[in-house]
Amino acid sequence: MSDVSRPSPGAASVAAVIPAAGRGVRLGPGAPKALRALNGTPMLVHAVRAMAASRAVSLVVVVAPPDGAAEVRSLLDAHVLPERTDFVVVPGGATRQESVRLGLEAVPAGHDIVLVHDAARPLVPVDTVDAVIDAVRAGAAAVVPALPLADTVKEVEPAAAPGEPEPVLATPSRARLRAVQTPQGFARAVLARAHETVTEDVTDDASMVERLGETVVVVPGHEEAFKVTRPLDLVLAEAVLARRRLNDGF
Ligand SMILES: Nc1ccn([C@@H]2O[C@H](COP(=O)(O)OP(=O)(O)OP(=O)(O)O)[C@@H](O)[C@H]2O)c(=O)n1
Ligand SMILES: C[C@](O)(CO)[C@H](O)COP(=O)(O)O
Repeated sequence: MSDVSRPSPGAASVAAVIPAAGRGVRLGPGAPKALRALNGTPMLVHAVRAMAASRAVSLVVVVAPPDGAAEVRSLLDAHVLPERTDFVVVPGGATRQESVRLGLEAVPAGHDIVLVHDAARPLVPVDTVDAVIDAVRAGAAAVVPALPLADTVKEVEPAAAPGEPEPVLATPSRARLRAVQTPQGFARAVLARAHETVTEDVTDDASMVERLGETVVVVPGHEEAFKVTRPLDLVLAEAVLARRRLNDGF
């Protein structure tokens, strides 16, 4: 379905919404995931810098844990961030979807392209961010970065009780599957309509747009845009940062 009222995104100003209100249960006990350190710097600050590294991004809206907006504001004020970018902090909600909606509501008029980027993907390279923006500017309503899968995937009947074996139902062709990352980029009007319309709980914003009947397109993702979910991901993230420091010569 096309939206005739959608503004031409060619030169549109870009805002990035960063949902950062999750607890990080799968990472284990500790501070909210986005506030945990990677090489001494909070994961959220890495993610904010990753969005602000794109010269197209003029506003970053950080969606903080519901009771943590003041702490997150202080955290941003205590770190060096690009002066050409504005930073806004709002409290988040109980689900990622609700947090994104609250962040989107804080984006002022005039930003006709919106990126949604997990704080939990702190190391996405700027070239990936710019590739997503370029595809929206070229006219796509919704753009996701994604990678082919390394593993074969099985559809199963979920175990009736923990530890029970799970019968395999099917093996979808891997050639047609992609593992989706963020930032996901949207014509703002389309994303806003998706969040007003879709009430089912889904795991990413692009699937809400799919439910509107809009086309979502994929651009190449990047290995370093992986999501910090479990403890081993912290080890990988710190190794990536160490390699970057070596490559940068300091
Ligand atoms: N109520 C929530 C839940 C999640 N998120 C954000 O959504 C992103 C992706 O979610 P995920 O990696 O699942 O983070 P958590 O919900 O924190 O992880 P877990 O499920 O292990 O608790 C994260 O940046 C997280 O902070 C959010 O803003 N608000
Ligand atoms: C948005 C996302 O990162 C795309 O892969 C993912 O769906 C988030 O999932 P989570 O369970 O909230 O970590």
